[in-house]
Amino acid sequence: MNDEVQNVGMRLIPKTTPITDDYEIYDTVLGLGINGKVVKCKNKKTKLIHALKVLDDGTKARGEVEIHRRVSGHKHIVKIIDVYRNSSGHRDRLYVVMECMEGGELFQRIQEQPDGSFTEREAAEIMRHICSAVKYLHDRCIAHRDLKPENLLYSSKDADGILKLTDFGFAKEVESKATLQTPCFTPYYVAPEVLGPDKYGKNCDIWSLGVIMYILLCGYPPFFSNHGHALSPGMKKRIRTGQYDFSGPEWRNVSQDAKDLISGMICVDPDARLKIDQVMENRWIKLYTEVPQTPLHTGRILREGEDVWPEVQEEMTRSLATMRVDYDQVRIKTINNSNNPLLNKRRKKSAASAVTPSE
Ligand SMILES: Nc1ncnc2c1ncn2[C@@H]1O[C@H](COP(=O)(O)OP(=O)(O)OP(=O)(O)O)[C@@H](O)[C@H]1O
Repeated sequence: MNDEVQNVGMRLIPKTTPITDDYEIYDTVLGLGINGKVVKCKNKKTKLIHALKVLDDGTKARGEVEIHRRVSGHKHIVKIIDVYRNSSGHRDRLYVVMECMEGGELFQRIQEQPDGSFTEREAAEIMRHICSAVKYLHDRCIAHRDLKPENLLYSSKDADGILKLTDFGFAKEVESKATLQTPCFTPYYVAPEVLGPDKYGKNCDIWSLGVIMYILLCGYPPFFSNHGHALSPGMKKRIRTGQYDFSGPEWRNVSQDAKDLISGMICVDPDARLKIDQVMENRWIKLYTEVPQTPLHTGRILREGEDVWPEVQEEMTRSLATMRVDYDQVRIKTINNSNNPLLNKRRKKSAASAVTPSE
């Protein structure tokens, strides 16, 4: 257990003493996100440098931090070191102290490698690390739902820097076998959009893994143009209909195993998409040390497309947002249409009370 965070059972109890008693907070911005900035801070006792994410306290922020803390023991997930709740102005804020990921983003590192030095085998090793983090989450019925390049960071710039997953802002507890199969566990007394089993949250992560693997192998994304037309009108359709290919010259020497695995992950039908256990068992991932050491064009193509990379990132962010909404709607519809006797009884009851004039 992380003894620097006070916890009772699964619940997170943030420290309420001023964070500035223990940490010196710097202005150095490590990154910007929709929820604010991440800055550097230093533990006054240990003198170690950490990253600090500040969130407005509330149900959403608590959910994010609680899920992140629960899984932060995994080697490929960014570690939470301390959590404080302090007031700032009129607001209560959560101050999340994390290990500092000094090595920067995944694709930034690949882009900086000399031409020809990044191989298919290295790509397979990277995918194995990311997949192992995702398996850890899925095994605990957690879907990340925001798996994208800027949330994959290296612990240091050194060769032994470890790649880790962060940002649990959209992470969600999803279906467990118990909630799906045993009617008495299904919480019919709350709105389905609040607690209904989310069948597709995990599939969303697999789609992301496929997109990340595609970029790792060629340096551009499967559905977006890297020639300044990242927002082209046909793109959404291409994503929906799964129109992408491996036709460029950079794909010529990439193994068929790699292409088959991508196809299983970016598959349009979420029900037919591979599950994380199947991905982990796939030989390109499982036997990654035997993957051919074919030099890839990724670094060069990423450098050439540097100008449009922010658009590519925005587009992936938008695609994930659309997918989360689409999948949530499917889930609500499925529950509304379901023919469960318990649920029907409740429906009849609420319909009756809706037409009964108030006394
Ligand atoms: N532990 C860390 N160490 C170093 N930099 C970090 C760390 N955590 C986050 N960052 C940087 O800050 C950025 C924003 O962080 P994060 O993604 O957690 O915030 P967010 O507001 O939820 O962002 P998003 O807009 O991606 O949802 C990251 O993309 C990264 O560049």
